Amino acid sequence: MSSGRTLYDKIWDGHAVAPLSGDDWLLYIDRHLIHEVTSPQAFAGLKQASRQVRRPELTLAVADHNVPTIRRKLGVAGIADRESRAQVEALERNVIEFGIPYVPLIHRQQGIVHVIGPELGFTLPGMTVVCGDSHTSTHGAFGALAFGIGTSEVEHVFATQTLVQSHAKNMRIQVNGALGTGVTAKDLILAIIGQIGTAGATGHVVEYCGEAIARLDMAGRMTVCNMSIEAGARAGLIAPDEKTFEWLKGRPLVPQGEAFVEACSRWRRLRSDPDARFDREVVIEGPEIAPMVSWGTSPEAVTAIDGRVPDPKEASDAGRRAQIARMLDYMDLRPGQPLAGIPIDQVFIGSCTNARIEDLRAAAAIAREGHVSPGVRALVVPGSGMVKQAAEAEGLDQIFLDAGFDWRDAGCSMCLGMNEDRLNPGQRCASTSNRNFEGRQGPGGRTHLMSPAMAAAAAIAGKIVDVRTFGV
Ligand SMILES: CC(C)[C@H](C(=O)O)[C@@H](O)C(=O)O
Ligand code: SF4
Repeated sequence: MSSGRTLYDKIWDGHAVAPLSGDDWLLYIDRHLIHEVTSPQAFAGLKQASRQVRRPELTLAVADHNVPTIRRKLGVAGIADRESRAQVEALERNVIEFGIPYVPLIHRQQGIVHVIGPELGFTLPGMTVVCGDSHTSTHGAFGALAFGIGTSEVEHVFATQTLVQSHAKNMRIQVNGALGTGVTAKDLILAIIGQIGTAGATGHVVEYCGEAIARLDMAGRMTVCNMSIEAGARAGLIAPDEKTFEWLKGRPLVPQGEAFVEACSRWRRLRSDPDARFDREVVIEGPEIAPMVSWGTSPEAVTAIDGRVPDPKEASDAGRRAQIARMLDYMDLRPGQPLAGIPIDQVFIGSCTNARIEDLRAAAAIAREGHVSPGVRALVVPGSGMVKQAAEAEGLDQIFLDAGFDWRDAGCSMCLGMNEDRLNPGQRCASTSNRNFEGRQGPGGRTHLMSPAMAAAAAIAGKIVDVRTFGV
């Protein structure tokens, strides 16, 4: 008896080249994104073996992690840190040597790899998309099978345009109903990770569905898929719909005219069959979700904004008790302390999770009503030069600047401590990024993950606040 196939199964079947030993298959890769951090050894491997990049035109390179978000006009010369500059220079040499399309630092299309891929239409529905970066899951928002790979796999894709993979399990997360006022895609994915845990989707490709997902705009869908990796998933997927096609239409690398119409009719078939079987199913009620904030050093350590920091004493076992106690110690929080009211030092609105134009609009809507609290530094870092340009055309830059925010150039910025934008030891940050590990935003820094609107509200209040009760 044959049962239906999931969207993941269908994309897999369409790209499986040949079985290898054990559970492994050779999978064809449609698109390969690269950045400066995980590509150098892969290029070195190619050189050593005197190999070429098999399909350079299916590859796209950009520098994002090590780039400063000021002095952009200077290009690579503006990178003060020697190691960071060397890494970007190496990428620039390698893309020339191997003939790979590259978006230079000073180009208006430069940005975070996971923001520019979809924006340029490099990522399309039904494709396999890889990058030496865990948040490649972002691209799954378009119904592409997109996942992060290691440096040796980057070399394998360079040389062959294929990858060795085993078939993952299927998981479905259905989100019923609509999200409440002030509740965003970021709150939804934080709530999901809070519920299923950072290992909740291990070994699975997650397909998100349900009314709340259908209602999300493409930026919101990217936010959800982006953080799938934080739940342990191999990839996150959302079946493409008319919203997806509308968003893609007219972008530089998207088929145009008749070819676009044809592509859409193919893309409309990209959905799980009604009788497809999932290895695991989770159902979440959208209307029950509140704005979420992380209190610990793992993305599952989250609670609703009207909640409290947990008390280790209430944990079920000794291991968990010790874990919570350690997180509270690092975060300098008291057991049972309300989340609302925790004072902050910095605010970061940016990253591949939340730095698209929709995110900046949401933050600006709050920023326009107040001024950054004295003593707080607040950065707004667009996800790409295109996002920056769009924001400026709408006057969002002026709203942020008038409210005392810094308005920067695109890059990963304070999402991780690889460039000039960092926390000082002991500083506390309201951040729209995706990871809150110890030292993630700088050694000794403390991160509270939240949505762009919540982060903007925190900047103005000088402390964590519920954006729904924020007096604007
Ligand atoms: C530097 C890179 C390899 C890393 C990743 O894989 O995700 C980074 O982007 C991150 O977010 O931690
Ligand atoms: S913005 Fe953050 S999460 Fe995204 S690729 Fe850059 S460092 Fe990784």
